[in-house]
Amino acid sequence: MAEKQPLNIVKMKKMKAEGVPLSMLTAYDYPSARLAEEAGVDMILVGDSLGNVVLGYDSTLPVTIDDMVYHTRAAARGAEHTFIVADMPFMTYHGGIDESLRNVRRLMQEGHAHAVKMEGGLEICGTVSSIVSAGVPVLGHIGLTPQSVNTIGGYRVQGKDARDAQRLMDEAKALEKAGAFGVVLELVTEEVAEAITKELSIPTIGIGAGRYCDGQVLVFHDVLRYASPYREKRFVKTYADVGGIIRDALGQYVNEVKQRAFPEERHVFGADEGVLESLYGAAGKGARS
Ligand SMILES: Nc1nc(=O)c2c([nH]1)NC[C@@H]1CN(c3ccc(C(=O)N[C@@H](CCC(=O)O)C(=O)O)cc3)CN21
Ligand SMILES: CC(C)C(=O)C(=O)O
Ligand SMILES: [Mg+2]
Repeated sequence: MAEKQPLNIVKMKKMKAEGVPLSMLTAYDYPSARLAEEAGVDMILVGDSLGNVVLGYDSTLPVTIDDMVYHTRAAARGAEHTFIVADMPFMTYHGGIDESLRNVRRLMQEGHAHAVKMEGGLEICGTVSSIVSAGVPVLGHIGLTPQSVNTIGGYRVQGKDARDAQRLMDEAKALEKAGAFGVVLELVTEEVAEAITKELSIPTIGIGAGRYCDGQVLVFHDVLRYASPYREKRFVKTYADVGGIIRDALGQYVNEVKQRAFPEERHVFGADEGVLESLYGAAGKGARS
């Protein structure tokens, strides 16, 4: 029997044309990717947000290409039938085409990704075309681009005024022209995200970009309230308090160990009869009774 094939970029474009929404979720390792696949997500993003939610940094800037390769490969093992996009981390696609392609190759060949994502507008379009020419699908990412937090001056909503709206529209069109198969719109006003979505023939995938994008993406740990520092943000919806469930369960374990309530008889392994006698000999008989 034929195994279920991952989604591909041709089908995604068709889904946009037919008005079928695309669901994307981040995942960073075997269990999260496996659960995302079992839940039926269309695409998994191994985001550099792993810097925040998995590695405990306060931004995505410290994340390295080695971190991304390691986590992408783990996620790929958990979701063999799902289209996997890996984020290109900070400063790994700005040192020329050769260096960019070297890093893309690692995410594809060592990480087993199906595509890569890159933050930026007009300035990365040359790099995007080179990567697409090498046979690698590229997902664009504009709006709030967290790798540029220090030049943006904070995590701020983009596309409020006419000038900014035009800039975002120009960037989106340029990325489509450069060969991107889709564009993530992060923290973009709903009106501007809708206009971009209508203008492009490739899908837009929104995060904090309103109701009219072709797809939506959220961070795994935010959706599950799983020790995430972003869980209270306006654009996030929390579907379960998994963090609370884990904390309670771990607390019960600690208590039961302290109370000697765990392990119980059903958790232990017994030896053959007479083992104690042979261990302690006649002199030791009853030593442990
Ligand atoms: N856990 C997590 N979830 C994410 O969605 C996420 C990450 N990490 N790390 C990388 C980027 C950074 N992101 C961010 C970071 C901060 C805001 C934020 O402070 N938003 C404000 C709006 C600010 C404004 O009004 O201009 C908010 O209250 O939602 C939003 C997205 C989204 N990404
Ligand atoms: C927030 C999404 C789009 C992302 O880039 C990430 O998770 O790193
Ligand atoms: Mg990212």
